[in-house]
Formats: sequence, structure tokens, C-alpha cells
Amino acid sequence: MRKNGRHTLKFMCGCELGEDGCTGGYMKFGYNGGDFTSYDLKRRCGQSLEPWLPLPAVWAGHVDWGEMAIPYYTGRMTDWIVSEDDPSGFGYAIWIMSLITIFSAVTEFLCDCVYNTTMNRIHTRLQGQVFSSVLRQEIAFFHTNRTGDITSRVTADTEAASEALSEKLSLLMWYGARGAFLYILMLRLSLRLAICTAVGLPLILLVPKFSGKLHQSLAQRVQESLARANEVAVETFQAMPTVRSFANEEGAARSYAARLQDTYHLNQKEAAAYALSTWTTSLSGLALKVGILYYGGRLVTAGAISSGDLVTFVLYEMQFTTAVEVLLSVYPSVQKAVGSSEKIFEYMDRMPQITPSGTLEPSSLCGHVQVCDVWFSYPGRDDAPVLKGITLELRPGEVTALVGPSGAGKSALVGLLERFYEPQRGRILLDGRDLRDYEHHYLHRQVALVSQKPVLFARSLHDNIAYGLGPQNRKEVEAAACRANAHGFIARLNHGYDTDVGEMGSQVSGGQRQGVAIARALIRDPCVLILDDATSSLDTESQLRVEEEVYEGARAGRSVLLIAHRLSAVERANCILVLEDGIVQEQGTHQELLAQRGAYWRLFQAQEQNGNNGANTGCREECGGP
Ligand SMILES: Nc1ncnc2c1ncn2[C@@H]1O[C@H](COP(=O)(O)OP(=O)(O)OP(=O)(O)O)[C@@H](O)[C@H]1O
Repeated sequence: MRKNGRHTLKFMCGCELGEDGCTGGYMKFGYNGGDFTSYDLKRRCGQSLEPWLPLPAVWAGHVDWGEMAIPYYTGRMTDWIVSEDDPSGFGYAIWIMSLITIFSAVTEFLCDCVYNTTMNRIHTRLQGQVFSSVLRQEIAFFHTNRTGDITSRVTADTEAASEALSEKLSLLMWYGARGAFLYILMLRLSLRLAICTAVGLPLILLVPKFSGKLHQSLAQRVQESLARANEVAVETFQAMPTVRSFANEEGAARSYAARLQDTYHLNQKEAAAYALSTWTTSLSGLALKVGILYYGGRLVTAGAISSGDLVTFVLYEMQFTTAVEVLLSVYPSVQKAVGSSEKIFEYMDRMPQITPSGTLEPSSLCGHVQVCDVWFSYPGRDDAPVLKGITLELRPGEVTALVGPSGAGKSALVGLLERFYEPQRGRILLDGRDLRDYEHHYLHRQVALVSQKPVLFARSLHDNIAYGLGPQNRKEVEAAACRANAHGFIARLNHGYDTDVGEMGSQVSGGQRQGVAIARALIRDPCVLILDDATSSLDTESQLRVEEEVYEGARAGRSVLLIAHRLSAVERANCILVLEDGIVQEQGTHQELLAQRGAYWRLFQAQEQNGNNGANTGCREECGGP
């Protein structure tokens, strides 16, 4: 406030700096007791995103010439108020200020439009690319990395990186340029006041920095504890039938509440740290302002600068301090974004640990598979080979069965035939050519698998059967379902083939799921069909129908690998191999193997005694049970 006898000029000004770098400023002027103008410079980062543009565009649009010109013309107005010797000065200042403000608003609007569009494109593209690079990885990658980690890398990390690298970098450039321009203007106005600002700057920067650190570390702990609580929630929802069957709803609720309690305590501490951080920030800022006003007032009294120049300087100083504060708060985010983008690029640059597929796509294929002295251990378990020198053949027109106790390595062999993994030693040939030579899509059209626990996708039954084949007409889908004996149950559903099966096929029964999965394999009319215990949940009638279909397919020239625990399912196979501890113990037809009175005979005897063709024969034998 300054009095000069005739006129009283009041001005109130302030600025805000949020935790997220949001800035706001206000100033109000009073003349002889009454407000004659007020200007609100409130600005929120959330409401006004900064465009990702080349540097010149950002400068042009976002240095905000309008805002920077306001202090200058406010100072001129102040001079006019004090002197009233140049009536045209007031109108001129208002006129110029309005023009620059309109220009600034228009450029800001354009930049925001460009920024939002560009941001969306960058984000969508980045997310798509990370997702594709994850899909390229070998199956072992998905076993060694948690699904949650991979998902958050594809979603949260890409979002954080693209947002931070564009928005925060834009803020960095904007406020950097703005700070530099403002300081030049301050230097031009008053060298002494500018030096005074530079000296006081560390005060307003360092004090909040120390108090902010405490707040930041607590904020991070709150996030971690929230993530732990979320883990409990996700695990519970995923295993809801198990929770219900063990009547542990209260237990789940208690453990969730316990985690939330942790979050609650941390939140309280964080709130206190936030208040401390805000308080120290505003206090140090206020101290600098008071210091400059005091020193500036003395300079005005001494006639070194005009009162208008002091007003201009104070307003510049506020904007300058805000710019420096934002720079300091944004810089760590940019560094962090660089860090998290490194993780994303790690995924994008990662080469799959499996030989790339070849280009071989012969017009006709017999489906003759030769497994030659194959050794295999799962990644990371090099000391525990699962397959030890396996040699076998799948001949076109024949059903080859693979039996053996749990953990013998049957599914491991399937994994190799599907190229989920690669053998450490030995070769797998299809029609005399290494599996690796075949083109990826071609190979998986010719070699179809129905796995032990088939997974359906949350879409219609039609789309599940035609999965991976593109648009298929209903007749082909129905024909495949008929051969898998799944048409009957599908036709009885209200929406038939358009029925949605729910997440992971949870809205159909285990047996129905297997039926749909068999249809999904059969619609491909593959040269090699692999059934890994694929009929275990089917009813007897469906089992017989599928079995018939399998033998019919083989008679038509298909190679079939039939893995089963129930020996009755493999009795008709052309060749039965008994796998134990990764080694083919014996092979032959059902009658030949029974005559040998070896491993197969023992398995058969055990099942006969159980009378239920049970699946746990291997275990009972090991335990010495009946
Ligand atoms: N992803 C994996 N990583 C490491 N080891 C595994 C993995 N999957 C299976 N194993 C181990 O490899 C061995 C062979 O497993 P595999 O699934 O091939 O047995 P299987 O004969 O198909 O058994 P089942 O009849 O119960 O399906 C087992 O000892 C198993 O614990």
C-alpha cells in the first residue's frame, strides 16, 4: 500500500503452487477504496494441459506473452494512478493488455488442442507397441514374470511414461523459457532487486524441498500399502468359489481390513507431512516477497525506481518464483519418467529367447512327426531335465498314445511340439524339416492342440470355436462342434452359438469347455492333432463320440498324439508309449504291452483293481496304496 496524499493504491497479490505443479495467481487493485479492476490469473495444470509441440511452438503458444505482459502494463497503470499526468496512458495500457490477453488465450487454446490429440496418439501407439512386444515373447517369459507386473508395464507404466515425458517435459520447456524471459525483464527493471531475488531464491527453494521429501516418501508408502490391499482384493475375487466353499468370507474381509488399516495410518501421517510442506512453502515464499517489498519500497523512496516499476517487479517476481518452483517439482518427474520408460523399452527391445519361426509353408503336409533324442529342462531348472533322450514318431494315419504317471513329462513334450519351448538337445522334425523352419501361423494351423485345461475367451461360443481363424461361417463352426459332440448342448442354450461364455469360459461346465476346445482344434482340420488329457471331463457318451472322431481323423490320414490317464481311452491306439521320469520305458500296442508285463501292465493292473480307471495311478503306486 502506498499513499501519496491524494490517491490510495491498494494491491493484493499472491500465487499458489500445488503439489502437482499446478499454479495459480491472483491480484486485485483498489483505487481510493473501491475496486476498479481485478484480474484472476488462476491456472490449473489439470484444466489446461500443455501441448507436446516442438520447442518454438511451445514458446510461441505457451510462454504466455499475455500473462508476462500483464505486470508491465499493470505497472504503467500504477504510474498513471500515482501521477495522473497522462490520461491516455491508462486507456492505452488497458487496450494493449486486452489484446495480448486475447492473443494468448487463442494460442493457448490451439496448443491445448494439438497437445491433447498428440498425447492420445503417443499413448495409444506406445501401449500398442509394448503389448505387441510382450506377445512376441516366449512362453517361459510368462511363467517367470507375474501377470500383474506385465499388465502394469503395458498399462500403468506406459501411461505414466507417455504422460510424464510429454506433459512434464512440456512444462519443463515452458517454465524454463518463461523463467528466463521473466528474469531478463526483472533485470531490466531493477538490477538491484533482481540480484536480491536471486540471493533469496535458495530460501524458498531449499526449505520446501526438505519438508517435501518427507511428504514424498510417505506418499510412496501409502501407494505401496494400497497396492498390498489391492492384492488381497484381487486374489479374493479371483478365488471366490474357493473362499465360499471354505466359508472364509470373514477371514478375507479381515485381512483386507488389516491392510486398509495400514493405509489409514500412513494416510494420516502423509496428511500431516503435506500440511507441513505447504506451510513451509508458503512461509518461505512470503518471506521473500516481504523482503523484496521492503527493499523495493526503500528504492522507491530514494527515487531509484518508480512505484509502478516496483509493482511490475513484484508481479514478475511472483511469476518467476512460480516458474522456478514448477521447474524444481517437474524435473524429478521427468527423471522418473525416463526411468520407467527404460523399463518399457526393456520389454520392447527384448528378443524372445526362442529361435524365430521360419518361412516354410508347403502346399501339402503329411504330418509325419519325428522326435529324435530330445532332452529338455524348463528354463531356470537346467539341473532337472524333464525329458531325457526321448525318441518317438507320430505317423500319418495312426493314433500314438502317451501314458505315464503325473509329472512324467507328457505335457513338456507337448510344449516342445507346439514350440512353446525348445529342446536343449535333439531335434523335432515335421515331414523331415525342423519345426523351427515352418512359418508360425502355418505351423499352428497344421498342428492343433487341445490342452489339459483348455481356456475359453470371454466371447461367444461361435467366436471361441473360430478363434484365430478370422470370420468363419456358422455352418463350419457347427460342423466342428458336431464332431466334438458339443453341438447338442450349444443348441439347447437360449442364444445358441451367440452365447457368451464369460471370463475364462466360466459360464460353461468343465466338460462343455473341453467340447468347445476340441471343436476349436477340429475346425482347423489339422495334420497333427494333440489331445493332452483333453476328454477327462467329458461324459461317457461324449468321450466315445470324440474318440470315434479322433480315430476317424487318423484313418483319413491325420497324425494323432493322444495323452490320457485312463488306459481304456488308449487301448485302440496304434502305438502306446509309456513315459516315466522323462524316459520312454516301453512302447507297443495294448496287447503287446500287457504281454510284456512291464510298466504299462502295472498301470493297467492298478486301474483294474481300482475299477474306476482312475487318474491317480502313478501316485498310488508311489505311495504303495491299493
Ligand atoms: N513351467 C514349469 N516350470 C518348471 N517346471 C515345470 C513346469 N511345468 C511342469 N514342471 C515340472 O516338470 C515335470 C513334468 O511336468 P509335466 O507337466 O510335463 O508332467 P505330465 O506328465 O504332463 O503330468 P500330468 O499327467 O500331471 O499332466 C514335473 O516335475 C513338473 O513339476
